[in-house]
Amino acid sequence: MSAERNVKAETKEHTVTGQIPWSETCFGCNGGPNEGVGLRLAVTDDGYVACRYFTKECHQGFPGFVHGGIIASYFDEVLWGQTVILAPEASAMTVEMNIRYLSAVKTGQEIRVIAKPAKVEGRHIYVEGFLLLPDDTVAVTAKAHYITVKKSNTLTEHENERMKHGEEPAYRTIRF
Ligand SMILES: CCCCCCCCCCCCCCCC(=O)SCCNC(=O)CCNC(=O)[C@H](O)C(C)(C)COP(=O)(O)OP(=O)(O)OC[C@H]1O[C@@H](n2cnc3c(N)ncnc32)[C@H](O)[C@@H]1OP(=O)(O)O
Repeated sequence: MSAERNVKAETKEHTVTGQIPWSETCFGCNGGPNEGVGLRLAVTDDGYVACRYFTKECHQGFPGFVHGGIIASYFDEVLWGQTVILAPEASAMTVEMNIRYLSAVKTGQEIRVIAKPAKVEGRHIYVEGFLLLPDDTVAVTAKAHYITVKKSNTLTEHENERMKHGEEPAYRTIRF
């Protein structure tokens, strides 16, 4: 994905085939009225993880714009979704993430955040993604590096119980 500013993505409709499980205790997936980001991650038939998301007023930094740290959270969550597809027997933690903020993201609008199919090398998973504004401008790009951790690790041993699995995706297609 280009690092140039004001580039519009060439988009097409992708079919949603499932949803990544989510956890009530995770800041990224928790959908509380204010504090949580509340992302729901769709899986597409061609191997992307993607979400449509309405940016929250309470997540602003500069007035009217989403805080950069919150945007980093969008990517940490959506890119992490690829690790669930690739390593369902494990859980993966972020060890590095690089973000390019190309255009400011307004609060109170629907954006799309997309994770491309990932590259795996042993325990290392590398994922790239991008954020689209409503007019298809590529506003942010990101690259992250995850390391798989066995589910017996004390960090993750209780998480399966807290994951939700049941919901149907809220939409059948997503354009990106
Ligand atoms: C469906 C199931 C769900 C279940 C669960 C649900 C939970 C509900 C949803 C949660 C969704 C969360 C989505 C957001 C994800 C986060 O926010 S994660 C939080 C931020 N990240 C961290 O705190 C990670 C900190 N790092 C660590 O704790 C440890 O490095 C790890 C990842 C546990 C690995 O430790 P370790 O197993 O002892 O392995 P270690 O030998 O240290 O390193 C392994 C490899 O990683 C490399 N490495 C480690 N750190 C780095 C680094 N910073 N840079 C580059 N390489 C590194 C090492 O060099 C080594 O490489 P190799 O020699 O194998 O080539």
